[in-house]
Amino acid sequence: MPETPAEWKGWEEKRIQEEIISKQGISIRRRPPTGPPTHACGPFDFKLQNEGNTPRNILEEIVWNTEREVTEMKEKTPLGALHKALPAVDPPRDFIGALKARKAETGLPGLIAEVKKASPSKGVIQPDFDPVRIARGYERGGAACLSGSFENLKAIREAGVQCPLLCKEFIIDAWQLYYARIKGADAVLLIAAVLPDQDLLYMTKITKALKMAALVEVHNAVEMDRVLRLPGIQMIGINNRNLENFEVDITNTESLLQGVRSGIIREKEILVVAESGLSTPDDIALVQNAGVSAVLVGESLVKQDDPAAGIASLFGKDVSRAAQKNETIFV
Ligand SMILES: O=P(O)(O)OC[C@@H](O)[C@@H](O)c1c[nH]c2ccccc12
Repeated sequence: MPETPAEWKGWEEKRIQEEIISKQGISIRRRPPTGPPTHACGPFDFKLQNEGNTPRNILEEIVWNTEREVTEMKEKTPLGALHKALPAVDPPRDFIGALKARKAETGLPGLIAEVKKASPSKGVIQPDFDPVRIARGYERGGAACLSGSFENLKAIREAGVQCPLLCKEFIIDAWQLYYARIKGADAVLLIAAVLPDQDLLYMTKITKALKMAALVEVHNAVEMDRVLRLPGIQMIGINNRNLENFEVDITNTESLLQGVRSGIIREKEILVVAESGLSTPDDIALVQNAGVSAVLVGESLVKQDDPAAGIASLFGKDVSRAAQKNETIFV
């Protein structure tokens, strides 16, 4: 128990914070991977392996590692340096506009195609990984937008790819939003399972100030209802993958769009994106009928050697811009 007034104050603040987090259904604790201090015990120091310093699930482990990485990155490139670099970066592209435009052209959900070599659940998916080759293939195949990590975004943009880019990193600190923009991001992913309402609000504001779009990701009803209550949300991603155990259920999209929620979404003109586990035209039809305007697809595309052909088999038809042009000529 706390003893001094300062300890009491810290204890009280932590308790309030924990209460907010549990009310919002957030199961991720923000604690550095070093855990609690070591205990002095005779000639040895030891760390207790307990609830406090052992991550309880995969997402928590990722977030703890991210905290450490971000601390290091911030030391190397402080916020002031990012601010200075901002004016030299190409202005952001219209991420939401590109998704809507592709949907209007093809009659199918706009595609955000993910450039990734590996996933936390499956390990390496594409051993012959060349982010620029894959990004060019996606663009040729008809993707509206692309998604990738900090490392890949810059290379993709510098190679002349035109599609708007989503930064798909675990964002836990506003510093990462500036860094994403410097790397050429036009949109960022904000995960409701990691960020309490206050952080979501603050980060969506900064994202807007940087003229980027925010894809706010939810994976259960509690998170969906939290996000629907927040002002200023333009795009929601429904993840079919449970980030605590990585199980995929593509009917999650449909379940979370039932009842009053679809009315609120329509009223607020929120664009909904179905994420994860999609690989066939039937999967696409399922989420489209549930009401989504866009899909975020990684693994099923990236594991194929020809990414453009992968997109055609995902949708069951050629959705490339070239095919679209031909159709208009022949109509
Ligand atoms: O590779 P898939 O099953 O098509 O999924 C893509 C994307 O939805 C997934 O990578 C993703 C979306 N949000 C996340 C958060 C953490 C880890 C992974 C994700």
